[in-house]
Amino acid sequence: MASLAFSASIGRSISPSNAMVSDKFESRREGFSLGKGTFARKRDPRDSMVPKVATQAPTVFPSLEKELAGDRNHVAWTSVRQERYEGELAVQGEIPLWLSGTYLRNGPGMWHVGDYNFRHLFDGYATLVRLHFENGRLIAAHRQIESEAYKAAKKNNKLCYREFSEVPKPDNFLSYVGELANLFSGASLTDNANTGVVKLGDGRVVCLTETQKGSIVVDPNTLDTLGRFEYSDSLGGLIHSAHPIVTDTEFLTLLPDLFRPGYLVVRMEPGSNERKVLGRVDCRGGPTPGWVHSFPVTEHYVIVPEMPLRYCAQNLLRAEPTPLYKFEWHPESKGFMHVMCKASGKIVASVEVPLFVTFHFINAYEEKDEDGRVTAVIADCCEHNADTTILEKLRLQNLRSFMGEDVLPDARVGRFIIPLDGSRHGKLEAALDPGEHGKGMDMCSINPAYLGKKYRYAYACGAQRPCNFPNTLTKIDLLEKKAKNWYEEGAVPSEPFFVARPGSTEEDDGVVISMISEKNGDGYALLLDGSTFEEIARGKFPYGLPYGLHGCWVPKK
Ligand SMILES: CC1=C[C@H](O/C=C(C)\C=C\C2=C(C)CCCC2(C)C)OC1=O
Ligand SMILES: CC(/C=C/C=O)=C\C=C\O
Ligand SMILES: [Fe+2]
Repeated sequence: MASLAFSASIGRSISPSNAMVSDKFESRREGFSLGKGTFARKRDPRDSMVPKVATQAPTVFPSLEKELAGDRNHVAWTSVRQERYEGELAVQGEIPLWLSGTYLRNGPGMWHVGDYNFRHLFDGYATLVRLHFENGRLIAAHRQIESEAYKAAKKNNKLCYREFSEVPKPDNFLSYVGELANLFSGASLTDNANTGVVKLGDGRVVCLTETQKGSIVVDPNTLDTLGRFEYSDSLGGLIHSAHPIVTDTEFLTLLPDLFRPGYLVVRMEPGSNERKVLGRVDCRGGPTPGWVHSFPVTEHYVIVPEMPLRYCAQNLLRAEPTPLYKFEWHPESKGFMHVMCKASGKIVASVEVPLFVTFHFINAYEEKDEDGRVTAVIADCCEHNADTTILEKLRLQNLRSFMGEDVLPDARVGRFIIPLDGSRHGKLEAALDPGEHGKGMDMCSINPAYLGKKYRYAYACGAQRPCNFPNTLTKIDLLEKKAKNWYEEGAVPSEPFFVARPGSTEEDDGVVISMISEKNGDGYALLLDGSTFEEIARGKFPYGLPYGLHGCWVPKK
């Protein structure tokens, strides 16, 4: 096979100065080199939507033949076709004039290096996408995040850091020994910030992943990588929750302690890089802490989940992935929910709950009696029926080989009821009939004004079966226990993100943004009305983008 090197036959990238947006469109026909031979773009109606953005050719990635092989490979699971793009999208429908600001979405978008194909969805190098809304117009852009891991892969044409499931191959035994030392110091762990993006209270925009070193500051306008976000405290540790709770006044996160199983709950003020400890939770099960991809808060409490899917030191050391990657399922260790008072750092409840598997908490709130005393904490999550196979279903091979079988494991809105009266047990039940959203459920958002408060609506990806991945957008009414679903045949929608209308008083008064990867390789940004859940506008990208994970909203100043 011809060498399909990462850096081979690429064009020059667009420099920020010439990546200016033009409101003029022109038809573009050019040759994209895909490594082996040249791919001359045939005339395509989509060309009319490719704006004149640059005088230089964009860096076009050579894609692996394997990745592109066959028509079956959905664009959602195909590496992004070029390093960067910027241009105005033609809009169908009407973008509300009040929608003024930038939606950023991060996610793994580049799944090969040299002729090596990554295995898992979460391994890909970060692709940051930008949708800028202004005066009813929509300017889109995407760009790779210049992490050390990504730059090293490009430079050396091989994997150089440990990703979610990938481990660089040591050249010899000595380098294997060195590798182990690097693993313990964190030097070999990736900084590929491919999971989410948050706007801190001070305006800095940070891309994140599970490793602390993978906290990278970006410019939300140019998508430039500005540098690593260095935590200036001496708390140490290598990992943190991929989903901190970020508001205008604080940044809260969990630091799992793998040596003395537990979690530090930490808080950072806007304008600071220093995290301060609010308190510590000791695990009640073992041998290690449970995976904390995310966690919820209420007005007065931080909720620390202790999931029986636990970090696994042996699996961290293994070169080949296990079915559960860096984790191990320990049903005998049980599941727990801990409630920490934000003001005092004291644990006010620690209850055993039924076994559970979740990536994403949706929200939590305090339940009060008629005297205003808090009697319980309610915490909702996208719960996979205590079934860990979802991790395996997110292998690229499984995602890419969909032939119409119904293989997506069932999931539900898992509602934890955590009593604060000293009881030893909490409950976990479905908040509504999971059939309402096709028994698929993940990638959620809420109106951020309801963070930690009693709320009614959650937006998420649901399922229209048969499917191998969540393929609908769903608006869940937790009061009426009903869902409204959006579906388009063959489409893979990304996390629906709610943006409230300024001045709104109703919880669902706003829009929901998602990006759709279509069956035919195309893609578009979609706006749904937050209340009716009907389409109000879409803006077509010049080409379909890979699936992305989480986003944030940067309002216009
Ligand atoms: C989900 C999700 C996966 C992705 O994770 C990325 C990495 C690099 C994770 C690495 C690790 C663990 C998942 C467990 C413990 C060790 C370590 C190797 C850091 O990011 C996501 O959000
Ligand atoms: C994409 C995903 C789960 C999908 C399950 O149905 C999880 C992403 C984690 O960040
Ligand atoms: Fe996530």
